[in-house]
Amino acid sequence: MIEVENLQKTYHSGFFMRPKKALTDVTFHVPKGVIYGFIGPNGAGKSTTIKLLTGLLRKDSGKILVAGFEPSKVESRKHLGYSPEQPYFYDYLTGRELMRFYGRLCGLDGKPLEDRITWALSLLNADKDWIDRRLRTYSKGMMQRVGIAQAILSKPELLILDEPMSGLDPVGRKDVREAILSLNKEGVTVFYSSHLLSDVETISHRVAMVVGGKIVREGTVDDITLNTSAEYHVHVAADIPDADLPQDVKPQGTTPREWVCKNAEARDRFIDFCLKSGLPIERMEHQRPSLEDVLTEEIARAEH
Ligand SMILES: Nc1ncnc2c1ncn2[C@@H]1O[C@H](COP(=O)(O)OP(=O)(O)OP(=O)(O)O)[C@@H](O)[C@H]1O
Repeated sequence: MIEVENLQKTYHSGFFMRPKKALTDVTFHVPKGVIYGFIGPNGAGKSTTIKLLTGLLRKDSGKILVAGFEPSKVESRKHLGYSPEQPYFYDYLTGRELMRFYGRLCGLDGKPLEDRITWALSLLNADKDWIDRRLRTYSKGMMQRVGIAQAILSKPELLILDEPMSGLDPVGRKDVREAILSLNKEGVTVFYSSHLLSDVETISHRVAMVVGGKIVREGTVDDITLNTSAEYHVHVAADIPDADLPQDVKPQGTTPREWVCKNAEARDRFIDFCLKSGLPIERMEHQRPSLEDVLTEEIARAEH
């Protein structure tokens, strides 16, 4: 559904400003029918990539195909729904009037238009009293829901959402997660960026991690987290003086009897040490890293 290869983009903002390389090498493919999470720290290049996909910016080099077409071609946007990070709408309209405006742009009218609006609003849990209030009175979360609801009005095959969960409370985030899952069940491919990694971990079929304008990890959440060094937590029913500890083993916070082994070698050394010292091992947990752990590791790597 989306093919991006060796994408590069530099911003040339002002006469005296140095050019800013926002994307140095971005390659990823989004298969049809998946939920694809795009994650990375602030300034990594997520919004730039999304603006390039939607044709709002022009690439310097590389390949982009959206539904088989370059983003400069109108065909690439025929089956696309898009909600930007900070949607800007005419704020003297009410939410419902805004939906009617966008619905008409998609060629809907009369009862089919009203039915479609009802469907989109209820999917985003936005069929509330406030939908008939002017947008200028909306909270960030209300605006976010309306932004996503307008993006799905045309029943697109591909939905691109820039930070759809930002500004939402836990209930709002759950509503958006459920809306994404429900649309995906109906066959919609969803590409979205997010800082909320626990949400990304829960709903994404695949994830790309961008750091410093480059894709550093890509794959399923399992691919990404299982290929990263895991920690082992060993619980020992005795106190151990710090000085005796083997390499790469440290206590877990202030818990005196839980020991964190950084990798499998450290775990084996520690178990060997406990057995030789007659220290009773109660249990051991294998802690798989989260996406947040992996991203933190990648950011640290990029900074060195
Ligand atoms: N219009 C612009 N002119 C100059 N530099 C820009 C412009 N837009 C973005 N940049 C720079 O390009 C880089 C990538 O920005 P981008 O907005 O794509 O990051 P992001 O990953 O979406 O960040 P965030 O998570 O904070 O939204 C940043 O260094 C940013 O400062």
